Amino acid sequence: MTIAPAPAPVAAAALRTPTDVKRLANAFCHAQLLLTADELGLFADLGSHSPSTQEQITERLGLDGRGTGDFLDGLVLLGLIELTGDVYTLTDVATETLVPGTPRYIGGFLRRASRMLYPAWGQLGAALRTGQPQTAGAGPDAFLRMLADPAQRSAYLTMMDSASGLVAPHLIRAFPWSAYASVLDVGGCRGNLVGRLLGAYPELRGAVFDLPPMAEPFQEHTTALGVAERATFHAGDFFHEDLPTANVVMLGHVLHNWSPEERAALVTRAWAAVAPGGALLIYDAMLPETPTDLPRTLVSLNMLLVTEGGSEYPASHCQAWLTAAGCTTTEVHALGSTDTLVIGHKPR
Ligand SMILES: C[S@@+](CC[C@H](N)C(=O)[O-])C[C@H]1O[C@@H](n2cnc3c(N)ncnc32)[C@H](O)[C@@H]1O
Repeated sequence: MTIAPAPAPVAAAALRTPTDVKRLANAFCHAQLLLTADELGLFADLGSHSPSTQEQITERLGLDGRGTGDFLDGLVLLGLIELTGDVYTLTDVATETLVPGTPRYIGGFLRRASRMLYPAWGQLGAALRTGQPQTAGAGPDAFLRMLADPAQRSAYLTMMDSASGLVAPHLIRAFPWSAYASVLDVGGCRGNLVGRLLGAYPELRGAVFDLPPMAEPFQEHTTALGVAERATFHAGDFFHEDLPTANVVMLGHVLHNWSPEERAALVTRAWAAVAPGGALLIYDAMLPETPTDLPRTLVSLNMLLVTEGGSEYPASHCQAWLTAAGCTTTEVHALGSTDTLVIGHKPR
């Protein structure tokens, strides 16, 4: 077994003075400047009307005008927009990630942070006292209920595309895909990741196993990505129905939604679907063995707040579930800075 090298610590800035602690207490203000600018449509607006004066922005966004100057100054100081003379433009990173329609757009993340996570974090104490999620949609059949509501479904699909779009370039590089004929993405949503893999590997065939309401978005999305002819959708419940066999089976951003017992069961089911000579690829924002990565610790607390039994977990736990399923050879790799990939190889 390969054990992942200890990652460099990713922590908040060192706290030394009372002012540092006060700044930390108000850190939510930084997030709200970004999330509110997105909700108001500022980044989309400046993406197509740049440069603009404060008066032009106030008018186009339908704002009152009171507070707009401070709001824009705050965004300048956060590095999201720039002020030159009396006109505002987007910074490079904002242009790249916050303007709808750009390849690295993360609007789905922002909507989830603003509408779901921000209110839920206000209930962190309740979650810690009760062990219960703090979002309206959590609980049994949470995914099915969310997918039945068109507005929630659309927001969820965009958010998942943001997540898999960030992982895709790393995953494409991290594994020798050309040595394999087929891939099955278990919980693969509307096929964004499979679509990107098929785009990079013209010989590869791909499939997604997901809940029945995902069938239509899958057809639409894989058609839009130009890979529909090599992509198949299998509808079902991955806890109760057998998974179709493939050379490579993936479980990405899936295990963290479930309790440790459910994760072990899913790994066993996914391992059974791997063809001889194939591999099972599992990725999540896995936790380092010692608490050295604040962003991943926060992702794990997100799972406390939005799921019944979920959390992030160390790669060693994932390797143990693979071993229990019958896998004897595992590898651990970093997948960019945000995710860890565990690979289990099946002998021929
Ligand atoms: C967090 S998303 C992961 C999406 C994608 N794999 C990624 O990396 O971004 C979890 C996916 O699991 C699917 N899912 C949840 N419960 C399921 C079940 N019981 N059977 C099949 N799919 C399920 C959801 O519909 C959703 O697409």
